[in-house]
Amino acid sequence: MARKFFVGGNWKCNGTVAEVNKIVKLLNEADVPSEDVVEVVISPPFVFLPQVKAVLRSDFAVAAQNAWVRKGGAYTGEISAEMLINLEIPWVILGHSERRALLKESNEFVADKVAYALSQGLKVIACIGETLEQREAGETLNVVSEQTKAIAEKIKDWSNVVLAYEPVWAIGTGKVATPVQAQEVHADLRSWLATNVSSEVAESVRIIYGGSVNAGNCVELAGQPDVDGFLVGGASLKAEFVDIIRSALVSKS
Ligand SMILES: O=C(CO)COP(=O)(O)O
Repeated sequence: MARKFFVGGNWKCNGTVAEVNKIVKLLNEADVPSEDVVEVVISPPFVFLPQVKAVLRSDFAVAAQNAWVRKGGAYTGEISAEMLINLEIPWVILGHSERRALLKESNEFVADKVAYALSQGLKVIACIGETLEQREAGETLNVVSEQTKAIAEKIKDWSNVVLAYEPVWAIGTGKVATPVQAQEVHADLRSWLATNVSSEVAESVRIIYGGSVNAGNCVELAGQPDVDGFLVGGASLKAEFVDIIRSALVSKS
């Protein structure tokens, strides 16, 4: 079965009540391909999740940007997977490079979070990606396969996982990976999954690209055979996010 195109909008730590209402209005009025063609998931900061969920069109879903690594309790400032489930938030982004770098989330910690979130019934957008230094040292495949391996060692069922390849050097920099660079890593990841998990998982897991995706570069990227969608930061706060959703209609080369 073909992998359904997936477009995530990661709002990161941005927004006010008024701004959130404005973006949601824009999304609600947008003419986009049907749910059969594209899965759209919007990820506002925690505090806006109920607000967005209450008014967002029903063919788009919402995601949290993080969740605690285990059952909730005495963890001041954290949000648990159970709370997200209780609020009927279906998705969570885990392992974003900003958290890996700034909050020192290790491969193992991210993998534990992925496993726990899945065990509670959440669907997970698991982020991986290399730094510029690692790419220049020829370490890209090593880095992304180690990040994926940590997850693979802790989960059995990949059906609720989307893998987001986000090269750190492309995030928020305007330096998008070329379609060739993105395709190369996505294909390598798929063959890593085929060898180390199973050919079924390799075929079915969506591998999406993130890092300076915009209306101008999404079409060419979407045309790559192993690019199954996007995780969009900056441009997900703007009207061009709608154009990025529409790139789901691009035919694969
Ligand atoms: O980190 C990202 C999405 O999670 C990408 O961010 P930008 O699209 O702003 O580069």
